[in-house]
Amino acid sequence: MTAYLARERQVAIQAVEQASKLCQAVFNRLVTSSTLTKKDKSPVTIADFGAQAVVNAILAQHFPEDPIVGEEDSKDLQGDTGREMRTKVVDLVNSIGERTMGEEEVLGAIDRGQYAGGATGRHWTLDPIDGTKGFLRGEQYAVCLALIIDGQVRLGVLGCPNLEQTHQPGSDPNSRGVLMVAVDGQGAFQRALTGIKDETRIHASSLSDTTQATFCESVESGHTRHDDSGRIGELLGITRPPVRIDSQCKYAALARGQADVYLRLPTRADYEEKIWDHAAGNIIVREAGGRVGDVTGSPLDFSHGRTLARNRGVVAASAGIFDQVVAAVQRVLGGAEKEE
Ligand SMILES: Nc1ncnc2c1ncn2[C@@H]1O[C@H](COP(=O)(O)O)[C@@H](O)[C@H]1OP(=O)(O)O
Ligand SMILES: [Mg+2]
Ligand SMILES: [Mg+2]
Ligand SMILES: [Mg+2]
Repeated sequence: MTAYLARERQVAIQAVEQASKLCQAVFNRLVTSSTLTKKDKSPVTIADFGAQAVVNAILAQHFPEDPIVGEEDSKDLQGDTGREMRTKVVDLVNSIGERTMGEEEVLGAIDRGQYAGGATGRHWTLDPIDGTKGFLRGEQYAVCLALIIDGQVRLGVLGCPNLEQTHQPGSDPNSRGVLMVAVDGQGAFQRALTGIKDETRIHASSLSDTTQATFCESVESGHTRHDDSGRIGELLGITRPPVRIDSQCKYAALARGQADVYLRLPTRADYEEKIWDHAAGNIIVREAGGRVGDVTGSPLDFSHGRTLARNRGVVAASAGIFDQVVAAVQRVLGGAEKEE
């Protein structure tokens, strides 16, 4: 008997591996100290489009009926104004892929990601590069792919090209490149992104004392409220400094017990989190034994289209401290008063 979603798991891993390879190639070729000082974002934009084309083309080949909710679309690659970027993206995709794709095919693959999402049937969700700022700094970023069935995330894969490998006993701490994968009910695993791909099961920490906790949050103060997380940390008696990491690598850190809490506190009343920013990390943390919710502790609801329209912010933590963390978040954000 084949395991639930076995083929989907295998194809999703292949797609994320290929896209991660493309991103690393772009970083090595195009990101220089001069792109950084000039704040030139073009390398990450090219990699973003290229990675979405590669993943969507592989999904289309194996699961032609499945719609995709992808972050990017081909608008900026169209017409005369898009020509230069379009040529670079097509060349890039063809330098990595196993078969040659024409211009139309590359744009068509990117635009398979236009699906509106929703509560019924199955669809994939893709963030071709999550953590674009981390990518440009040479720090953490992730290629994130998940499968949602009837509104529930059932499969997630994270490709983390700059994440330290910790899966082999005695492995070189300088070796980077980790892939994490989880299928509903089957646990969460990590493996090397390239080379020997033996899988090792991962577990969130079993912490029950919040004073011993390490928390992680975004590097960007525009994406989360650093001042409020400091107050929440004080309430929980946390003394260790927060670990700031870009992208869904925060979920990866939690899933393998390197951090115990991930806080994403809304900076603006009108910001709706995108499903591709959380779906893969969500199932990986849950299958590793952790818990994920919004600032009220309610589970994230992936059935409302392209955004998490019914949720505000994200709180993820080891199961033993999740309720205490949510209570502290509520005290600091004022939710407790509103409920009285
Ligand atoms: N105001 C915001 N609040 C929360 N997340 C945001 C906000 N603006 C952008 N993002 C998203 O945060 C993600 C990066 O998160 P992190 O800071 O944890 O690395 C990106 O996917 C980015 O979306 P986008 O890709 O549209 O720029
Ligand atoms: Mg993102
Ligand atoms: Mg992105
Ligand atoms: Mg983006």
